[in-house]
Amino acid sequence: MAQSPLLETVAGGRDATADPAPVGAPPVIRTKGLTKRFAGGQLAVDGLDLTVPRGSVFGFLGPNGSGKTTTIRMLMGLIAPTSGVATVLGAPMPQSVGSVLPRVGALIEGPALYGFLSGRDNLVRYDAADPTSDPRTRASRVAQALDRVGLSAAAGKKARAYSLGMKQRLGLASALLQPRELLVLDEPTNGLDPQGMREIRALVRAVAAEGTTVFLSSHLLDEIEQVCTHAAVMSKGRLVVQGTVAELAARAQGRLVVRTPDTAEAAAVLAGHRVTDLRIAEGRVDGELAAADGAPEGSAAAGAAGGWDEERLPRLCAALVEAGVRVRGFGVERGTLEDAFVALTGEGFDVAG
Ligand SMILES: Nc1ncnc2c1ncn2[C@@H]1O[C@H](COP(=O)(O)OP(=O)(O)OP(=O)(O)O)[C@@H](O)[C@H]1O
Repeated sequence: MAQSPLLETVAGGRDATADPAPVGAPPVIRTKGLTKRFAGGQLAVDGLDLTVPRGSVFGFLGPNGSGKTTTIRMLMGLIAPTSGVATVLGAPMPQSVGSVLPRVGALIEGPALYGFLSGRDNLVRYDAADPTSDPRTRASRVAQALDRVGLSAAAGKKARAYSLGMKQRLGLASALLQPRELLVLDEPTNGLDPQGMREIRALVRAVAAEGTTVFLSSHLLDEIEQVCTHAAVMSKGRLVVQGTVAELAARAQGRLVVRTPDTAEAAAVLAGHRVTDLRIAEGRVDGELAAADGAPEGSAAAGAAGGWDEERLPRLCAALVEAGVRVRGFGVERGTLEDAFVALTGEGFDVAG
């Protein structure tokens, strides 16, 4: 994916599989100074300026307690902000809940399901409670939504017999009973096994490919990288950064890892080749490929994301071998969310739970 400028406000980072939104299309979500202080004095969201481009799959990333759910609840008009403004689909929230929410599919804090009803009957009941839905098309829309999430075969089963992944998919089906301009999902893969996660992600991609903007919260960088075009990172109620995922990922990747019994020698060689932030552990040295070694300043090589070009890794490996380091493993390890977060904030990322 091409690099795009940080803090961009129009859909520029969308991948080639979907139509880009028109440049300059008004954002689907915009907040200015959005703040929530709870009655107990807890400042959950602090001066948030968020811009979600139309057509994006927007990842809202941050550790537990960073204010993601509180933000989503304000966006959906479930709670009022203490100060600041939020507009969703061009209208102020919470003042416009009546006109905005019918255009939004939302899955917040897990689906509310009746265990004694079948999956199908849960959707029928949910749809019947929506004053904007057409009862004449209900049965076909329910069937379509079940098909969409792969639950047609299990539609007659009681929801309490569903696995967590099936419940989550049923929740998504409820958000997809009508065409939506915006889908808001709070930690949609939380608690799912890898297969369940893959299914939800595939569904998110499919919905996005049809032109629905998707806003999803997560504490998993992997997830954001796999499905999102844009992301914002939250920490302690504040926005740390927002932009395209390509930009965010570039900050998180690029740690060189060398596995060797000769750690001190390896570290010395790497230090001589401008590998920085070296960390030595048992049988392993890793470091930041922050600046290209010997590449002229401003050259393509020096400017490559993460500071390394294609030739740099073979060069580093050869230098290690020439210095007599017994190289047992050599490569660039993808950064974790923690690396990204630490790089962005200088703080640790405490993912509880
Ligand atoms: N109703 C409430 N009253 C008081 N404090 C609250 C309330 N809801 C949330 N908080 C606090 O606000 C902060 C942000 O919580 P929030 O749930 O928005 O974070 P989050 O990023 O969604 O985390 P999680 O992934 O755990 O839901 C936390 O410190 C939380 O304890």
